[in-house]
Formats: sequence, structure tokens, C-alpha cells
Amino acid sequence: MTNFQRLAAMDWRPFFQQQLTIEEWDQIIPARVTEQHKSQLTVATDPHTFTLPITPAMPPLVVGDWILLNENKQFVRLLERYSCFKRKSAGTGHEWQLIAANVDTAFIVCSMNEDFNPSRIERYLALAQAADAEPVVVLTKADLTDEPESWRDHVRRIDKQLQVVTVNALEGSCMDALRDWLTPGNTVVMLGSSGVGKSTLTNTLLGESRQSTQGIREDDAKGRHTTTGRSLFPIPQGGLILDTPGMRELQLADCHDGIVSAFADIQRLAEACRFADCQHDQEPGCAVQAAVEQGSLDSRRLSNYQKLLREDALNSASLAQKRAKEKAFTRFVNFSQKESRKFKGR
Ligand SMILES: Nc1nc2c(ncn2[C@@H]2O[C@H](COP(=O)(O)OP(=O)(O)OP(=O)(O)O)[C@@H](O)[C@H]2O)c(=O)[nH]1
Ligand SMILES: [Zn+2]
Repeated sequence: MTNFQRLAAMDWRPFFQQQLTIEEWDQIIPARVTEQHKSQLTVATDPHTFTLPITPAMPPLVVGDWILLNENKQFVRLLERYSCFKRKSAGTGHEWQLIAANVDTAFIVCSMNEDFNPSRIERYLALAQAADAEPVVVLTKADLTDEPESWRDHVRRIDKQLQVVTVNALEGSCMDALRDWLTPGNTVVMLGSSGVGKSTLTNTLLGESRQSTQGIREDDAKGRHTTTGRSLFPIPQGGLILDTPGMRELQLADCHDGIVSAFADIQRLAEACRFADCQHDQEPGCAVQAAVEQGSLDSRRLSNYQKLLREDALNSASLAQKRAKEKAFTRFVNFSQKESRKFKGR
């Protein structure tokens, strides 16, 4: 029988335990997905880690998921997630791509150099809010700047309440700066563009080189996207960290509420607009535009908010259309099968 207490180190919690039926309590093996490959997953159970082939009967799974296996280590079912990061697939695909599941904290990693981009941070913030994860902005490459405080100010200009930490990802001292979130039973996902130092930070926190970094993999011609897969690692002093490859294109979809939460200041201002459906463009009596004119709201921030809302609406509509088409197709297949059975039975 599974030792549920030992599973707590992998962030097993009452939320999952409550989903088990009485029969499952004795018979099943709970497992957490820790790595994802094309045709197989790596899963961690009490006490072993092993690979599990992906079969067509499985729903789409992602690193961080909790699944149930039978005594033959075969997939039985996926447990409900308490949080899920997803994006619209890159390119023209009308598909979801799952990024991570059952995550408590999102480290939004950016480097303190010319790659720093407040609009990109806002995009990740909307994603974290949509997934109900606590966002923390982690500014890397502190050793390469004389003015870490001014970079912090750049982040505070986005939102005064944001938690910001500056680190040198190459040094063990970053562990102290991030200690509040590296606690037993807390799962942290690293988000950020390629080259900002996610894998370097992961390796430093693990105390060993588990993820290849751009510095190490010099054969990577373009020096981009060094991290090829997603992996969940337990941190020696508690907590788990999930490294993700840098996302060149992070398209939001079904994130409306996340965007609204990430731009709560604009939402508050909008309450004073003359029209309830004000788009904050040219309308008379717009309190948001008034704030831009007074200098209390950055016009970049307003444009980004409007851009993300437009993008989200467009992507959500195209994904909804695809879902509706798939549903209609399934109905058609079911109907045809039923008719053919009727015909054969005659
Ligand atoms: N000096 C300094 N270099 C850093 C720091 N963090 C990362 N680097 C370097 O920046 C380069 C890119 O770091 P990675 O950890 O590979 O970046 P990544 O975000 O994981 O990139 P992808 O895997 O492509 O998503 C490497 O050469 C690191 O050594 C830091 O805090 N200080
Ligand atoms: Zn307005």
C-alpha cells in the first residue's frame, strides 16, 4: 500500500487524497509526472521513479500532474488539477499546449540587461494569475549590473505590490533570496525567455547540474532554447522546481480573468469611466485616458493591456471554434456507428 506521507515530499496533499474512492485507497498507486518526452513520461511514485509509455487512452498530461496507476503500473486516471498553465500552441495551430500543472508559485525570470521587457513580464503575470499561482519576479545576472535597485524599480513601476528578487543565478546565495518559496510541499514553475538563466538557477538550487545551460551547451548553434524538455526536480531542502524551455511565442488564450487581475489598477480606474463599456480609446469621460494624461498610468501599460485582451479574445474564439467542430465530428461518428449497428442488426 502507498505511504501517503512519503508522497508529501512530491507535494501530494488533501486536495488529491479527497479525490480517491474507498477502493482506490487500497489498490492504486498515485504517481506524479516529473518528465515529459515524445512517447513516454517519467513518473515518481512511492518509492520508485520509472517511465510510462504514452497511450492513446490517456488524456493530455503535463509535468506536475498527479495520476493513478493500477498494480501493473498501468494508467487508470488523471486527478483533477488545482492549477494549470497552458498557452495557445505556437504558429497557426488552433490547439492548447499544456505547460505545467499543480503549481503554487511562478518565478517570472528576467535578466537585468537589454532583454528586460516590462510588457513580457505583464504577459507572464496574466498567465500566472489565470493559473491561480503566486507570481514572483526573479531578476537574474545581478553580478553584471551596478544598479540592481534601478531594475527593481522598473518592476515596481508595473505594479507596486509585485514581489521582486534579484539574484546571481550562478551563486549559491540565490537560495537565501528565494527561500520563502522553496519550502516543503510548494511547487514552483520557472517562466521566462530563452537565455535569462532558468536552467542556471535550477542547477544552482539543486546543487548539481541537471539541466544543460547555454554556457555549457556551446554546440547549440543559435545559443537558444537550450532546455528541450520540462522536468520537475525536488529541491534538497524542500519544495519542487519545474524548469520550462524559453517560450519564444507565448500566446494567451482563455486568460481574460488573468489579464484583468494582472491589470487591476486599470480595472479600478475604469470604474470611473463615463461609459460602462468604455474601451479607453477615444471615449469622452474616460478615467483611464485621463490617468495616462496626468502621468499616473504608463501609456505602454495601457497599450499592452488592450493588446493582450484583443489577443486573448481572438485566440479564445479560434480555440472555441475548434472545440465545437471536434464535438460535432464526434457526434457524427457516434451517430454513424449507431446507424450502422442498427443496419447490421436488421
Ligand atoms: N553572470 C551571470 N550569468 C548568468 C546568470 N544566469 C544565467 N547566466 C548565463 O546566461 C546563459 C543562459 O542561461 P540559461 O540558464 O541557459 O538560460 P535559460 O533561461 O535556461 O535558457 P533556455 O533553456 O534556452 O530557456 C548561460 O551562459 C548562463 O551561464 C547570472 O545570474 N549571472
Ligand atoms: Zn475608459
